[in-house]
Amino acid sequence: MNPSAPIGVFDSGVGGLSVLRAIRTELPHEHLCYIADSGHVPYGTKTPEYLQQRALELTRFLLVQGAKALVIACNTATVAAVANLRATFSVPIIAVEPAVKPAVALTKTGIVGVLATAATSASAQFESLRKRFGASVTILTQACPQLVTQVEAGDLTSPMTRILIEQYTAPLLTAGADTLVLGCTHYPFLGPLIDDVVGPSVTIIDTGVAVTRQLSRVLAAQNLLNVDLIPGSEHFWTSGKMQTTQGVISTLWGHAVTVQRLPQTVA
Ligand SMILES: N[C@@H](CCC(=O)O)C(=O)O
Repeated sequence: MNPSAPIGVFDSGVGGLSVLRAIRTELPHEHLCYIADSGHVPYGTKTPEYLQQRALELTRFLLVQGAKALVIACNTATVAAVANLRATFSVPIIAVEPAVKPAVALTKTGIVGVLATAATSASAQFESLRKRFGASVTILTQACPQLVTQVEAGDLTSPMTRILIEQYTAPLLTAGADTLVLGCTHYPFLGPLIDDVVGPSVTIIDTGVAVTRQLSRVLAAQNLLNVDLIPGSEHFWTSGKMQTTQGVISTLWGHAVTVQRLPQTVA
């Protein structure tokens, strides 16, 4: 595999851009291909079979683009599909999972709140994280489906978004959680607002940087880091509404970008 080939990244929508921006910061020379599967969002309410099928189709498309590695920038797709993808494809596959371990190490009240989709919280993988790292603390989960909708609409700061965050975090804070894990890649875009709502005594943990370090390690171990010194490029595709998604991706990415439609066979 050619080290100057791109890295393929996908999510149910624009949320995985929170991972993509961490990759861009850590690996400035890598070329990146990103799919926002916004035509199929939310993943959080879909069956594992549906998500496995989607993940196969999106991965095949990214491999056709020449991807040398794949990042599943979605916790929900990870729990449903990572094992199947690893069994099917030979490229390195890096995936996100809620950062339960660092949260357990940080909590002082012994109560950790995990914001994640219902599918992620109900998964066997999450149960296994809970068993491995959470034996000495209480781990509470909270699904926040409407926050995914707000981020997909590019609404990161409105009073409505704030009210939703207040409603979703209130039960966790009342129970004494002092550490909140952002277990869905859409939520880091709401990090500043979540921070403002929960206040300075609550620590918020994101996984974007940890995933990027893992990606970096895996690429280095396989001699796949791009050694070209020119800045890496980004290419974006979506299965969602073109104009809306292009606008939201540009806002979240920080400057205007071109987004292409996924071919009909994949969309
Ligand atoms: N990006 C989300 C998926 C949100 C959704 O589509 O429900 C995750 O990391 O789980």
